[in-house]
Amino acid sequence: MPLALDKLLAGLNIPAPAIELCDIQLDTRLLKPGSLFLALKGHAVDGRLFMQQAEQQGAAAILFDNTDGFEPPALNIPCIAVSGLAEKVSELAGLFYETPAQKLALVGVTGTNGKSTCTQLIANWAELLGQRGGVLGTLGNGLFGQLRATENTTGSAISIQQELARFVAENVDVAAMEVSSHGLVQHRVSALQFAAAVFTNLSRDHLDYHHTMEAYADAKRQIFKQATPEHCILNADDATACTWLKDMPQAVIYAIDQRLPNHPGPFVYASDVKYHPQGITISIHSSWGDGVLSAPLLGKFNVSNLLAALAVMLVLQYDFETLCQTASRLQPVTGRMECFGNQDQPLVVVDYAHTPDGLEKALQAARQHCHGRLFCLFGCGGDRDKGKRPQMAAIAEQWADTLILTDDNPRTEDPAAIIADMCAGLQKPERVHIEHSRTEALRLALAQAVPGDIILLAGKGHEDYQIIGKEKHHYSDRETVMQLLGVMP
Ligand SMILES: CC(=O)N[C@H]1[C@@H](OP(=O)(O)OP(=O)(O)OC[C@H]2O[C@@H](n3ccc(=O)[nH]c3=O)[C@H](O)[C@@H]2O)O[C@H](CO)[C@@H](O)[C@@H]1O[C@H](C)C(=O)N[C@@H](C)C(=O)N[C@H](CCC(=O)O)C(=O)O
Ligand SMILES: Nc1ncnc2c1ncn2[C@@H]1O[C@H](COP(=O)(O)OP(=O)(O)OP(=O)(O)O)[C@@H](O)[C@H]1O
Ligand SMILES: N[C@H](CCC[C@H](N)C(=O)O)C(=O)O
Ligand SMILES: [Mg+2]
Repeated sequence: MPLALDKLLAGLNIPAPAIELCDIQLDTRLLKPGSLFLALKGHAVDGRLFMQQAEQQGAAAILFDNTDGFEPPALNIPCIAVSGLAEKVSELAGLFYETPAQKLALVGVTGTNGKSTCTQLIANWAELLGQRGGVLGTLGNGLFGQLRATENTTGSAISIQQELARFVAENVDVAAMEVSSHGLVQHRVSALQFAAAVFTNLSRDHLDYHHTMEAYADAKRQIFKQATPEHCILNADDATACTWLKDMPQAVIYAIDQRLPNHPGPFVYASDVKYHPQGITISIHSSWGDGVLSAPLLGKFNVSNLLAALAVMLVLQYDFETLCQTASRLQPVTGRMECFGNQDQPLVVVDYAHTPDGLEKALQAARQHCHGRLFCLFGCGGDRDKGKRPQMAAIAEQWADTLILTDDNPRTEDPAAIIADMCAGLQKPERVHIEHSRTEALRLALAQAVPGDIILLAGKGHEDYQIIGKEKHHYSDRETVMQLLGVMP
């Protein structure tokens, strides 16, 4: 770096003048003098309408998409038409940043649920094995444990290459990235050479964008088709994955309590799963060997996430025995079934479940580990879907022994009215405790709970605020739990 325009476009067989470029940008709001501006038609606005503005801001040159016959304005800097430009941004940015994906082991994880968890587990495991692990995803981008917040789960085609180049400079060995369905259909990862690509599962989500489940599934499947990954890893417990596997005999599969005798490719199977208060213990039967591993994670869905991460580490050629031994030192993901408390205390679990389905899964997961009473403490957000309030209360009443309703970002609504909406879903409203302050609600639960009990604190996860009216007040379930228990996570 810096790379001249002619060299950059030579890769696409497009002749261009030798102009030095300081960077590449999709957005005039990020443009610097000397940038190459890529003008694309977007979902909300047509980026080609900003070409004049880009020139005024000092852009060195512009590439614009002319697939639809767009006529550019007359400008005094080079403006080069590129058909299908959106599909080429990943490749162009890759060339500009010297194909960073090839200088580390890049792992892409897609699926409706489990992306953040799997990517964090992969980077965490790499660190435990003395390597450097990086993460790109919902909780941020950066070295494991040092994430910088991001707007999207999957960044733009340019920012991904830029982040990967940063990882290369930081000597990252394994970069685990969440790949959203939006990212796939918008070609944000199209030129990335994945060492391994994982599909976790498919369930209803994002239909506002994809319209049908078929289109949503096709979007996810692109991860295996765009730039063919070296290793494809699929969850054989997922019905959609099973339909794809018929055409993917070489794929690595993982599954819990079932075997797919007709699949010829490598496998990682879990059996004899034990759910105990500190986590899970699993027997592994795999193409790389058999063994037992324990991890401080809760719930069946985390067994699945752990298998996905294990399969990734195995295809990256990390040693099976060492992986089994180090699993016990993996960390739960911030605010996702995250456990607090020592053996003389009740276990407090902080989770981000904030939908009826999510809450039910989290309660089921907690129940699998609970030898005593299960407490559930949660609220519903104000100025958000009111229909879920009675449903979530009904689910919590069904699964928990003791239910405490509290506030969760009431925003501009009356907190008492939100709780009244929730109570409408209860069979026995007289049995529920209502305590608007989350801190006091947790104090109430802790006063009743004994070691062996589990208190599930749902809805806020990693959030560090409580929104009251239009104001954000600092509040964190994680900090409150640690303070009241007097422990570290
Ligand atoms: C609807 C959608 O997905 N939009 C994404 C898309 O933007 P776009 O290209 O359509 O942008 P646009 O706003 O129409 O603008 C068109 C062009 O004009 C440019 N522009 C615009 C304004 C200006 O002043 N100057 C300028 O140059 C823009 O940079 C853009 O190149 O491409 C951008 C770059 O990659 C994304 O940041 C942007 O994500 C928006 C912010 C978004 O909210 N996306 C969500 C739906 C999303 O992607 N979610 C997924 C999944 C999350 C999950 O699983 O829950 C994610 O990966 O985050
Ligand atoms: N493999 C899984 N299957 C089903 N549910 C899961 C799985 N893993 C996690 N979950 C549930 O989904 C929630 C979100 O998990 P996670 O953040 O790992 O998913 P994600 O795919 O990154 O989601 P997002 O779309 O928000 O990026 C967790 O709080 C948990 O309750
Ligand atoms: N980020 C999502 C989920 C937040 C969950 C819960 N904490 C709430 O505020 O409803 C939202 O704002 O809808
Ligand atoms: Mg995520």
